[in-house]
Formats: sequence, C-alpha cells, structure tokens
Amino acid sequence: MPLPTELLQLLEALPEPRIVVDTAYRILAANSAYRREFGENPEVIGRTCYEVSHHFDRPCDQQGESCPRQQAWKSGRPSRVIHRHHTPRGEEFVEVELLPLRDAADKTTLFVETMRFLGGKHLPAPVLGMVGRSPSFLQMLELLERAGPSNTPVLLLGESGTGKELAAQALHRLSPRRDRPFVPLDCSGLPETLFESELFGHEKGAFTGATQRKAGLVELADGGTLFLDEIGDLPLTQQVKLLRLLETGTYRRVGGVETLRSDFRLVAATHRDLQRMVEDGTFRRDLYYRISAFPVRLPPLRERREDLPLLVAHLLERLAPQRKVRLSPEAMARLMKHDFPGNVRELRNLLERALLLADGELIEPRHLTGFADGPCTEPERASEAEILPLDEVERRYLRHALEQLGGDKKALAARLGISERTLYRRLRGLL
Ligand SMILES: Nc1ncnc2c1ncn2[C@@H]1O[C@H](COP(=O)(O)OP(=O)(O)OP(=O)(O)O)[C@@H](O)[C@H]1O
Repeated sequence: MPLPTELLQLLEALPEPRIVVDTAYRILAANSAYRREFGENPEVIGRTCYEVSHHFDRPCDQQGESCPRQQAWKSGRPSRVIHRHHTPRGEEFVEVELLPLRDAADKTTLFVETMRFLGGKHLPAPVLGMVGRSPSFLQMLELLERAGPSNTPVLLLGESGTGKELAAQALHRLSPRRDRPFVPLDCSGLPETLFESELFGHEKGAFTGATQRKAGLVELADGGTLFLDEIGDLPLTQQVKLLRLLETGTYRRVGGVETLRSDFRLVAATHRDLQRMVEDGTFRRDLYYRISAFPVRLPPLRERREDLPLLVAHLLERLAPQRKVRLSPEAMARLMKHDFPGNVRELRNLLERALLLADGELIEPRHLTGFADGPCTEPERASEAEILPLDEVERRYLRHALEQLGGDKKALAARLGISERTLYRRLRGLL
C-alpha cells in the first residue's frame, strides 16, 4: 500500500535523517537528509534497515545488538537506543529513535525511524576514551549520554577496572560544566582528618603542619564536577560530613568559621553493593538516596567479550603507537577464554607485559602472562634472585600478587590478611 503523501511530505520537511519502515523491517521511504548522510546508492527503498545500517542478514536483536523495534511495538511509544551504523564515512555512533504509527484499526503497522549522529560530536574512543560496541556497553553509554547534560548526581556501579573513572570523565565532558574542573577524590583509605582537609581545605594554623591556607577539592570543583571514587569505602563518620555538604551545598574549611558555598555536580562510584551496606547499617540510607538518583552499571568485561578485539586494538595503539603490533588468532582465543576479574585494567596490564615480551609484531599466547591461572612472571623470579630494599620488594610483590588475582583488591587483601583500606594505602602511588 502506498504511503500517504502527507506523511512523505512531513518526512521530507524534517531536518534529521528519517525513514519509514514496516513491521518486516523493510524501508518504505527515506527523506533527503537520510539520503545525504547514508548515500544515494545503492537505493535503500525495499531493503531492510538492518542490512543497510549494519550489513546484517538478520534483525539486530537476533545479532546481539539492541533493537528499539520490539519495545516500540509493545509499548506503542517511541523507543531509543544508540547503535553503530555503517555510513559512507565508515562506522559512526547514531542515536536511533523509533516512533510507532498506528493504522485506523489502532494496530502498529509502520515505524518512523529518526537518526541523530553522535560520532563526530562527542561519542567514540578518541573523545571519551571508552571503547566497545556490545549491547550492554552501548546501553551504558546511552545512560551516560542521557545523564551527562543534566545536573543529576550519578552513581557509577561496577567492578574494579570496568572504567568507572573514564565514565565519570565522560559525564563531565558531556555536561555544560566541561570547561570547568573535573576533580576526583579516591575515598578509600583516607584517614578522617585528611578526608576533611582534602575535601574542605584548611585555614593556616588549623593543625600542626598547616602552614598555609589550602583550598579543598570542593572549592576547586566549583562550577565543575566532583568525582568521589570508592564512596562505599567511606567510614560512617565521614559519610555524615559528606551528607551535610550535599544537603546544604555549604561547608567550612578545617579551622575556619566562614561558611562557603560550592556549586558542583556530583558523580560517585563504587564496586560495593551499597544497598546491602545500607541494610547492614554500614552506609547511611540518607546519603545513599542523595547520591543514587541515577545509577549506571558498568558491565564487567566477561559480559562483553565481543568487545575484546576492539579493546585490544585500542589499547595496543595507545600502549605502543609506534609499533604495529597485533595478536595472533591463538592469543585472541586465549583472551576470549579468560574471565578478566580485573576487567579492562587487567587486559591493559596483560598487553603491556606482552609488548615487553614480544620482539616482533605478533603477540602469541606465550607472551600473555599473569592470568590468574597463568605461568610465573619474570618480575617474580627477579625478586627472588636480587637483594632489594624492602620497599621495593613490597612494591614488586604487591604488583605481582595483584596481577595474579586479576586486579581483585578485595581478594588480595583477604589473602594478605590485611584490611582493604590498608591495602589501598600501600597501593597508593604504586598502580
Ligand atoms: N571501555 C573502555 N575503553 C578503553 N579503555 C578502558 C575502558 N574501560 C576501562 N578502560 C581502561 O581501563 C583502565 C581502568 O579504568 P578505570 O580506572 O576507569 O576503572 P575503574 O572502574 O575506575 O577502576 P577502580 O574501581 O579500580 O578505580 C584505565 O586504563 C582505562 O583507561
């Protein structure tokens, strides 16, 4: 059945690339903006959207990509996702919105698909530094995209090494505060007095050693973003102080009387289960509600193994830009089998070592050392042979032990018989 002329005219008048697809994903119409962006040839009418945009032979949701169609169909309302689409310029990030249209019998028979290009503007690797195209990764990226421009506090949840700090920076860059400071504070292992003076600053003479007035991070973050990493590690006494700041937007420097105000956007992150900590009474419920308005979960690497080839290429390029190194198929297969408890950080460390061990341009499985179940690493043998200062031995040993456990600090603290806070203190400056 031909489409109504009014619909075609409306489509043509709209500035973004738009197409009309039927319930079998077939493209029935495309406006000039679409043809301009996606090229005139070959003709798109009559082809399926998944073939044109993804070069797939089956619909996206059958290929592991998220597809807004099912949701739009079921709910009868617009549905949006972020996809990578093939364009004449190569692959680009595109926000796809599907608007279901109903016929006279109130049945959804057509969809208007709108595409907004994000690629050149802000999204992919070179700008946000975050690489991936698996559905769970793109969904997470979409949440960052949505939350970025607002002032809503965001809580980033995810295992160590999943990219929480990168995500926090991405939120900052996507916000109108991007030209103001991004100020990170790692809350783990900070003694109470240091936490206060780091966060709020101190007056001259506030305590022994305070020879100068010092601005706190809250003051530095004015107009920008304050990133509180490992917020779940904050003891209750420090949680109260943070809560007061978040409730009133005001604070005092240590040893000061003046009430100061700071306008910052809060992003917090933790690898802990904060809800459980609230139930256990180790994390304040009121603080939890303050910081968790918009939780975003960062998927662990083992849930997005299909991103490994892209990540490997990106990390090798960053670690050794001069060398054109690649992985042999066997080495890639070895990585694909691994669970990566230390996530992208573990992958990066693994590749860094492999680059040292491989002379040529090919990384083979024998160059991949330091998996939880991998063979002995060189530094371990070296530390047995040489006499070294104790500090250096500790440094080497901790680095080695952490690698053996895939970057899992909690497991390492347990194995070493020390608290996680003590471990964090010792690791500070080491990694
Ligand atoms: N999607 C990604 N693309 C490229 N690099 C990534 C990605 N995610 C993480 N990385 C890299 O992995 C390393 C760890 O990332 P990051 O420090 O952001 O993790 P984290 O979750 O904050 O870890 P922790 O909780 O231990 O502080 C960094 O070198 C970062 O650049």
